[in-house]
Amino acid sequence: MEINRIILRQVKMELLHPFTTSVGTEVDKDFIAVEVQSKSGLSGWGESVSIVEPMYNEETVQTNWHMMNDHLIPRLSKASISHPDDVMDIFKPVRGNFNAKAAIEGAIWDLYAKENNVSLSKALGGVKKQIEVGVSIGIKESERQLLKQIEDYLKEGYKRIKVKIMPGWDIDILRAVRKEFPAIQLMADANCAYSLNDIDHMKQLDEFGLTMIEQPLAHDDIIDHAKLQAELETPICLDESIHSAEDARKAIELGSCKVINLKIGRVGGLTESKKIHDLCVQHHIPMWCGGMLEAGIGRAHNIAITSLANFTLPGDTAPSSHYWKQDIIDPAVEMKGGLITVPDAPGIGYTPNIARIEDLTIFSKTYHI
Ligand SMILES: O=C(O)CCC(=O)c1ccccc1C(=O)O
Ligand SMILES: [Mg+2]
Repeated sequence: MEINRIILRQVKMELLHPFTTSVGTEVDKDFIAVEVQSKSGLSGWGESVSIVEPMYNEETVQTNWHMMNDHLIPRLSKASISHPDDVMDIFKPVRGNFNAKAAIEGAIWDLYAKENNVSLSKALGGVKKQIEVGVSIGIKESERQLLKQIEDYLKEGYKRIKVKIMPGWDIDILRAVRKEFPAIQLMADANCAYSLNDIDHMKQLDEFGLTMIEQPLAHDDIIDHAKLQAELETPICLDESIHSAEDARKAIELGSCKVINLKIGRVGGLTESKKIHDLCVQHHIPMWCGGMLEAGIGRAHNIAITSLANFTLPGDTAPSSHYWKQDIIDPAVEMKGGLITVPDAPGIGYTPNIARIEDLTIFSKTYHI
């Protein structure tokens, strides 16, 4: 692969609806769209997923810029890449900053797939032609508002409902949801809001037949999750705690989780995502693709990785219209009957809308490497 140009564009988009979790409220997305070009004249695209405040992990769009500009692109310009798997080795000396790494690595995977005239899904070893879609619902102002939202989403066809919980918005809310919707595929995401001191409180979760409780404890823990899982019937799913295949191996070995939420940005890219997928196959751990309120480029990457066989649970991969008045790709991601069709066009399978992206770009920089 002969990459000769990289364009970073900082893009700001307003979410259709603010999204509240136990760590804060997202009103808009501020991210870096990465375009890598090669001498073939083709472009590959990636998207950084850091949220505005460093409350999910340590990254923000500012740290993304700094890492890409001062540490990652300089390394790329000195390296030769024959396959996208080479990128994580080139970035390895740089600690952490997985969102920044994944955005560049994802663009290179997209370019690689396009240069080989295959879909990104196929390049990754994907097997599914359609993926099941779940939806993540933020913390609402009232129980009534949440129940109405769930009713509307079920009518739209979503296969799974995920509700955000935190102390004070948890047991009573889940009890009300389960009373109203006794048979739906229901899960909860705590975003690290609890500790082992809450173990008796959390045991009540077993009353609701949840498919999983996502990340109940600290973002950097697997030990206490193993202790909690030993006390809960409800499967624990890890999100924030899993940054690599090594983290996944340790968590599985300790019994810290029975499900893994895979986020390409959290683990540094698609190559590591595939490693985690293959490890989970080996240990019979089901997976699903989490979301970070991505715009269309990031969403396209999520759809591609979700086409791999072990993504057996619906992910947070709602269509473009769930998040944006107008997305930055053509066509927008659409859902029919709770399913999204995996594109078979080369690369991510959606065309970045350059005019729309430029309209939303607040700063850009081009690198000739
Ligand atoms: O993209 C989506 O629809 C879900 C997004 C989501 O739940 C989320 C958004 C911001 C930070 C953390 C999380 C999470 O899954 O934990
Ligand atoms: Mg989560």
